[in-house]
Amino acid sequence: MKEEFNLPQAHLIYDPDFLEPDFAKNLFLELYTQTSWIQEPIKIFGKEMMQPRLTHLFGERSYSYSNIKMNPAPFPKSLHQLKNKLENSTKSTFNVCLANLYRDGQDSMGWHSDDEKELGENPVIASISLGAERMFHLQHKTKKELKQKFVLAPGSLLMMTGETQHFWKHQLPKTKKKVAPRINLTFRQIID
Ligand SMILES: O=C(O)CCC(=O)C(=O)O
Ligand SMILES: [Fe+2]
Repeated sequence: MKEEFNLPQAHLIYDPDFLEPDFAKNLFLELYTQTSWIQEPIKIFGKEMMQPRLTHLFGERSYSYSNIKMNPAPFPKSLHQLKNKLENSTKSTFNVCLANLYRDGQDSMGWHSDDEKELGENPVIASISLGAERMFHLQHKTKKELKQKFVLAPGSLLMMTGETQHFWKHQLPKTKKKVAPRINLTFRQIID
């Protein structure tokens, strides 16, 4: 069942059953084993550290965020298929897919908004989850008491659209639980 979260100044749609379970499992295995995952350095409060996850960029454009410029590899057949399915069901177009691999509960992504200039004014972010379940947190940037937490299940699609990135930030927190690897795919449209 699709769920719409009723949050002010956000537009979020969560579909837990977007992908067939077998397709999701196979795609996880393919990407897990056949992607040249890399760990990028990031600067946090002026200190150079490694990102607590592995990443890879697929698509037609390079993409820059947090002082990292990622150069893409072409979409493999499976991701091309998934991109077509997403474009048909969301009526949007996407030219890159940022893949994140969270190896265990210590891998994470800190609070941020996907608000890079090259994503345009109100980006459509289509986020697919594969592998282990993880929690996802959202918080309003100024009304900090406004928060939302939910599980991202394997095979699910989370759409973040409209003005969401202006007013909200999100994170994929670490967990002390013993969790298997998770892959997240965020499809985005880079505008020249
Ligand atoms: O792993 C996730 O679900 C979140 C990824 C994310 O926020 C991003 O890539 O910008
Ligand atoms: Fe994000």
